[in-house]
Amino acid sequence: MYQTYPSVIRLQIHLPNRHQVQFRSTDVVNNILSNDRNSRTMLTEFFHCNETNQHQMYLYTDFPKHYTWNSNSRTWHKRRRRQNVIARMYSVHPSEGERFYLRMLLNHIRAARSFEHLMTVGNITHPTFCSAAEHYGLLEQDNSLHNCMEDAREFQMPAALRTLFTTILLFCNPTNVRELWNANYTSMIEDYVSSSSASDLYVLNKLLREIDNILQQHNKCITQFDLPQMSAKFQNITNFSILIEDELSLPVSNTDLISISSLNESQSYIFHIITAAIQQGNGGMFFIDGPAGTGKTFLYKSILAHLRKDGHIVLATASSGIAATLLPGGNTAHLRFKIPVPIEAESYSNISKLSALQRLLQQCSAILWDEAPMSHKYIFESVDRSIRDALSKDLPFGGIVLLMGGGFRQIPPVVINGTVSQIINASIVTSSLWPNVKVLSLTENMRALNDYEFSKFLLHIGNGIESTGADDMVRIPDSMIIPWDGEHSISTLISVIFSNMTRNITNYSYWENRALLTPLNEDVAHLNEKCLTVFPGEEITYYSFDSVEDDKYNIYPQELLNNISVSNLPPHKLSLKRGAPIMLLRNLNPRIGLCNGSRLICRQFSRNVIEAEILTGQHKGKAVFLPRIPLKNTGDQQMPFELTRK
Ligand SMILES: Nc1ncnc2c1ncn2[C@@H]1O[C@H](COP(=O)(O)OP(=O)(O)OP(=O)(O)O)[C@@H](O)[C@H]1O
Repeated sequence: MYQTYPSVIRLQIHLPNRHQVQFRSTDVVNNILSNDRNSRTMLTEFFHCNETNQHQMYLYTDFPKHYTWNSNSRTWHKRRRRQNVIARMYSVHPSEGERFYLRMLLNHIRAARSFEHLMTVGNITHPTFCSAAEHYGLLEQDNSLHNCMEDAREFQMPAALRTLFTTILLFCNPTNVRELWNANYTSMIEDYVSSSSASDLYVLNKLLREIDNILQQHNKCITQFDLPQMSAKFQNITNFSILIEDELSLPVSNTDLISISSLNESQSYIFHIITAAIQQGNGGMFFIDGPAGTGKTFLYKSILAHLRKDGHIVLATASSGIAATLLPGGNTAHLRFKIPVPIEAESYSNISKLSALQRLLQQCSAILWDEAPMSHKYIFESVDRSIRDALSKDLPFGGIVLLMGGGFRQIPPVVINGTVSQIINASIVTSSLWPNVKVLSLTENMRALNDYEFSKFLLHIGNGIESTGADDMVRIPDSMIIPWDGEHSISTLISVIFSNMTRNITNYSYWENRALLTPLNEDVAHLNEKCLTVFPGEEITYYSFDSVEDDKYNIYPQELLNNISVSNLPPHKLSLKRGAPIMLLRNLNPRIGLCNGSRLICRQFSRNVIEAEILTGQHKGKAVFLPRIPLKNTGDQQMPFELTRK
């Protein structure tokens, strides 16, 4: 290790007065104890230094970057030059109890001034490091799911509570479902009871049916959980007609109906082609090719409203959850058609004969599939095969009109570590179904009507005809750029995008219409931190609980797991403020607008649950609860273990 660069410094960690002291066998015990030097350790001197320099906000492990340890005087001295060093606390096994929790606190609390300071949360000094760590939210409570429901009950929103209960069933692996049910039943039915004079049995079945309805979207059903049985009458309704009932009861928006009269020429042409195909009843496959902003969603909504008003069932789906939330009654194609993951060339969707989904497809006039170019061709082929099979009709999509849409200039199918040719080969245009697809085009950018230069530039990029320089680089026009002039340019960027932020805290459309996008997690974290500092209000911090399965010998210390940043997991430390916008990273329930990419506004925080309000799409304004959910870093071949972050 001699001359290793950067040098690695081992930091002492010990409980109060439990540090090691060196002495000679001839030394007198009283002298050893009274010698001030013997009471000084790296840790106690770190506390001392923070006490005397209260502006410092270092973690123990950051400290050696700024201070150097003199083992003769047993004191820290400020470094004259900044040096790249790595500091690690000695590892401590969880079975060591208090020392393990002390280490956990030191890894999270900045500028600790004493052992007592570490044990103090708010105004309360806890008797143990364990209790302090628990109150800092660093330790998972034994009863966390019960506590989560209990926290949510305080808000008295039964509909959101029912969804939360289902989210817990689906994503949080509860061990005692019946106990959770019993504790929350009364709160979940509060609005049912007050809205009707229904009998207890009716109310019970209504709740079970609502929960089952959500579970079914995730290929689960109520009988898989330890819950009361639904009575046979209700079960039949659930099994056979619930999906049809659901579709037929979707509200038709007047605005979308009125929009039909303002469709532009190409939108109008497509509208008539599609509605005519449905009237004729001969099926057909169509693809609306439209670059971003050309009014595809506007057109879909008009078509959906027109057909649904006439009693047609049109299944609105999209390749991504976020696109699905923009469509009335939208769902992801994966959940709607029970598409298997991963998909293979010969896969079938799980649409069995005599199932509720098969009955729904029998009644269905059309399928709308937005962002189709993002999906692998195997997905379409498997849905096509399965619908033909389920309806016993050897016509594309069993004779149901399929209306796909999207832009080939946007995201292609994801092929992990795929070459360009593999990605192209995954596209729907190479599918055997594609020759039967009629392509309809939209070209006028309706979003940027007043910004011709921008829409032209965007289209040129998408079409690959914008001139390029060295390394195929495109030059972005100066009018769209905030020049890089050092770190403070980031603050300029934030103040330009979020100008007048404090005056617009409660203005929905302000938050809906602006965002900072960046491809790397690291930059996301950096920007989030900066934005949150500018955002008014008190900061709340949540820490994830990270674990590795079967790590009996604690090979992977907590701070290693906590510092892992991978693309599909949120960070270990999540700082939020009331009123701040957030983005969800999982498809929890696309039908109610909770999917990967949904944007929400934080409303209230409790230890185990966040209350938030959906910011965009069809479910804008809806209140929801977000519990802690265990997420795994599946599919990351770079890591030798599977990390679970809760
Ligand atoms: N015929 C129209 N009349 C008035 N406004 C329209 C019309 N068509 C589209 N718009 C408006 O133009 C904007 C862009 O439309 P829309 O979101 O439907 O485009 P898109 O093709 O779905 O975009 P993207 O691919 O980015 O999702 C929206 O604000 C929409 O309301």
